[in-house]
Amino acid sequence: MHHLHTIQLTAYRLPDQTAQTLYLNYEIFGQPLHQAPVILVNHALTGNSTVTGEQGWWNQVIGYDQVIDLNRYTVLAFNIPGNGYGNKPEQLLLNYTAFTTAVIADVFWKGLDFLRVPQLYAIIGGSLGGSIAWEMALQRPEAIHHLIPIATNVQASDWLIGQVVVQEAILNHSKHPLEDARKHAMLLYRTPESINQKFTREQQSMDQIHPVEQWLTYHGHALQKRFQLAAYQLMNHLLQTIGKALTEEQVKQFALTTTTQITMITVDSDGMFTQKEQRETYCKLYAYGADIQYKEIQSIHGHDAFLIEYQQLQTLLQPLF
Ligand SMILES: CC(=O)SCCNC(=O)CCNC(=O)[C@H](O)C(C)(C)COP(=O)(O)OP(=O)(O)OC[C@H]1O[C@@H](n2cnc3c(N)ncnc32)[C@H](O)[C@@H]1OP(=O)(O)O
Ligand SMILES: N[C@@H](CCO)C(=O)O
Repeated sequence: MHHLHTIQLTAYRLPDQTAQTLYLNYEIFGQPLHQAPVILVNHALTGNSTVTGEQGWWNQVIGYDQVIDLNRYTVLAFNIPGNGYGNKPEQLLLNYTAFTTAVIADVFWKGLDFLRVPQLYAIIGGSLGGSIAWEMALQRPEAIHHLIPIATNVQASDWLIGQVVVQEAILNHSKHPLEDARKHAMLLYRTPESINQKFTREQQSMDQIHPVEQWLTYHGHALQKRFQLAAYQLMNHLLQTIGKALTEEQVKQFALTTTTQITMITVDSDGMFTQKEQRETYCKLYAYGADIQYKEIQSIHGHDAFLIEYQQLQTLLQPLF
């Protein structure tokens, strides 16, 4: 693990604005803070602040001489408080339903204020991280040069909220909550086409466990080994809070006033944040006058394509960095 720093701060939970102490863990990569433009990278549902290096989950995008070049930028990545990253039990949020993506966005801004970073060259994030990026832009429409939300949206759809409800039921009732929840969720992150082409008929036999079951079990075990139940419950819950209080008027005002250049990156086969809903967000913001572009990763793999289709991602990001 790269060096993990911690900021202690106060968050104001919605809707009653109750104050609560939170620990914001973060890592910094590349150029020292205040000596280069800062890029904030928001991790996805089960990600963390280790974006590059030996354990880095985005090594093909962030690194020395990569598209986000650490020779030129300071890359900062926060852990969503309560994601369990940092191994301090007191940092888990047991009252997780009191939190929303808007509260986490506010906490991230508080962290940036603490670090004296009033302006960001870019915020980039996939899935849940991308939705927190949207919330951050809505909260400070003039503080970000490039906003790059990937495979995400400004508001949770009913479809997504339904998935969250099923995940929660599994977490509350299964004997193997994390493992079973991950098995269910993996199907949402992929597509029938992606799963069906993964395994050959030759791999299957009557007396063996089906390869897709082995694969789901593999991913279930992997999550169970690296995640704590309370942490995953929070992450899952946050998905249904995306854009919870967002009104049409706020979207309009944001589009009219923001100085941010927005580049939405979508996946054509995304079944979690569908391309149709992302396209609607783009059309609305464009119509209201935002400086916004719509880009697309073409993939059979669905939502998780932002963790698979690196070449396409590099090509789409290159002009911005
Ligand atoms: C953006 C962020 O914040 S990161 C978010 C957190 N990180 C993640 O979600 C990553 C978890 N990993 C994954 O979901 C995937 O591995 C991805 C998206 C990185 C890559 O997807 P794919 O290329 O389709 O790989 P796939 O899902 O098949 O996983 C490969 C693994 O499955 C294993 N596997 C494949 N088939 C089987 C099978 N039949 N039985 C058992 N294991 C199998 C492989 O051995 C491989 O293991 P390894 O990763 O330990 O080398
Ligand atoms: N593979 C992603 C899916 C949610 O974006 C994760 O585990 O975070």
